[in-house]
Amino acid sequence: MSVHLQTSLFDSAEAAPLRLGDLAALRRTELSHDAWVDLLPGWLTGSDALFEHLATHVPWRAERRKMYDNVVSVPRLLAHYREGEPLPHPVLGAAREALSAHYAEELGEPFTTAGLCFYRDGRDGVAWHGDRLGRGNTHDTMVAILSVGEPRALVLRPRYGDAPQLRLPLGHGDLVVMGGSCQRTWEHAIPKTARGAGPRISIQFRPHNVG
Ligand SMILES: O=C(O)CCC(=O)C(=O)O
Ligand SMILES: [Fe+2]
Repeated sequence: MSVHLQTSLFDSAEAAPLRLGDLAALRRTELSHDAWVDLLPGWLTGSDALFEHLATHVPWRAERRKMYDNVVSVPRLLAHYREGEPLPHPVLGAAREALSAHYAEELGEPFTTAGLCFYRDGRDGVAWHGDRLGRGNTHDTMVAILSVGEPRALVLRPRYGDAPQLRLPLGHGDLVVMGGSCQRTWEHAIPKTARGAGPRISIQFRPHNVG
């Protein structure tokens, strides 16, 4: 598959090299129920080149799921890399290592798996959910998401109480980390949008048995 960004690396004579910034610049927003999000816009410099690489080289799967009596297409493309499986670009290995080192004390374990989602346009998205398939259902944990390509809004809302929603436009190398009780006390979504949206790929790093 070949998808081109509006600001493609081919527009500039010299593409910016891929470079990860310093995680010391992360800023935390505390949410209700001991949930939080850490944000670092532009963590990965030169991220458009990574978008192009992943769009082209990842073996994307189009999934279908049973919904009541129908089988419907999941509105995004997916790929998953288990613990120990080589990632589709070396900078993703470096990103995972940097995250594991930065959060070692607070998380108490490394990030091990990587899930990738490809939102081709505004018709793709993900509905409200928490990552509660594994320990996220019962324990505090973290999910770190690197976004490349055009920005899409990640929205968060509380499951309990009336704390205001959060809306984070993420793309072009931005990093967000959801932590504390976020997966069981808050929900997140990438809403579909009728306004034109360019392609975005998210890379989600999770610890062992968090899904
Ligand atoms: O694409 C994103 O940033 C969010 C993806 C997500 O929530 C998930 O795959 O669980
Ligand atoms: Fe999620």
